[in-house]
Amino acid sequence: MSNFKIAVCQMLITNHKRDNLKKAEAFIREAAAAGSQWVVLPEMFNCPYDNKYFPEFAEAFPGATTTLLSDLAKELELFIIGGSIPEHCEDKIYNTSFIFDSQGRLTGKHRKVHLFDIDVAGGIRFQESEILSPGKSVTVVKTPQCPVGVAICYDMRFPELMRLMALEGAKVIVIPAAFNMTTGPGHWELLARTRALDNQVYFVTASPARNLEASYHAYGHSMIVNPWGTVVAQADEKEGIVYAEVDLGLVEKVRRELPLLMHRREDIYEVRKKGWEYSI
Ligand SMILES: O=C(O)CCC(=O)C(=O)O
Repeated sequence: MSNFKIAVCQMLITNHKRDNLKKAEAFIREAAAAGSQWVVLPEMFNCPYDNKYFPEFAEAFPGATTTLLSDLAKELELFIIGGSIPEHCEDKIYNTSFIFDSQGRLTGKHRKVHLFDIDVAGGIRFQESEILSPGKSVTVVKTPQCPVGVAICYDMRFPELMRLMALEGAKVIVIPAAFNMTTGPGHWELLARTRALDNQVYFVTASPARNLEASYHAYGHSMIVNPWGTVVAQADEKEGIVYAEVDLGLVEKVRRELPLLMHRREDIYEVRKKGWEYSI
């Protein structure tokens, strides 16, 4: 199959986990009813994006959030890239995306590799590493349609990680994310289009909707960019679902006509994976 429909759920996230899960369920059901085969949720979709909430909202696997996603994936026969949640494992908390196939099986997991520690004068200071631990995986998951690379938000700023996913076969890269009002306006679309072009993939970003009552104001603008670098669908800052048709024939066409991946000069430079852990 070379065409399939992807839905990106730009949810408004509140301080109440139960409400966030109900919202995710409603959006997933709506996306399924609209004929989507893949559904993507935003970064930290069950929890406000704020260090002070991560320990309280964190869950070990399996937990209420991942069980809900698994059950919905099975019932609706969908592939779900479950945004991310604070994951509790041993004595650590990770920012983790759990990925379920259409039989409800956990088929992949990505723990955010690059923690978001920035301090922009007059803008935003955020230090994920005060609470979260980093993952170590390059995550590429098989699906019936094509391999998909999954990474989280700040990870998309690192072209080496994105390139490794393309080299491992990803034709689509999905990024649950939550950019903000300091970096979002200038960097979000530019980065998504650049990564799509670099790697000749569909590049899919899923943000929460902007909640002005929250401490962190997400940029929104979830988008789907095709391998030619064209934005094929984009939200504004409000809640809603963005849909696009993914045409894998276009990935092949662009890679054939403009063979960037083949033209790499590995005799001069190399991007390679070093220490890493299995993603599930
Ligand atoms: O890179 C950015 O500007 C935003 C990153 C971010 O918000 C995150 O990693 O959660």
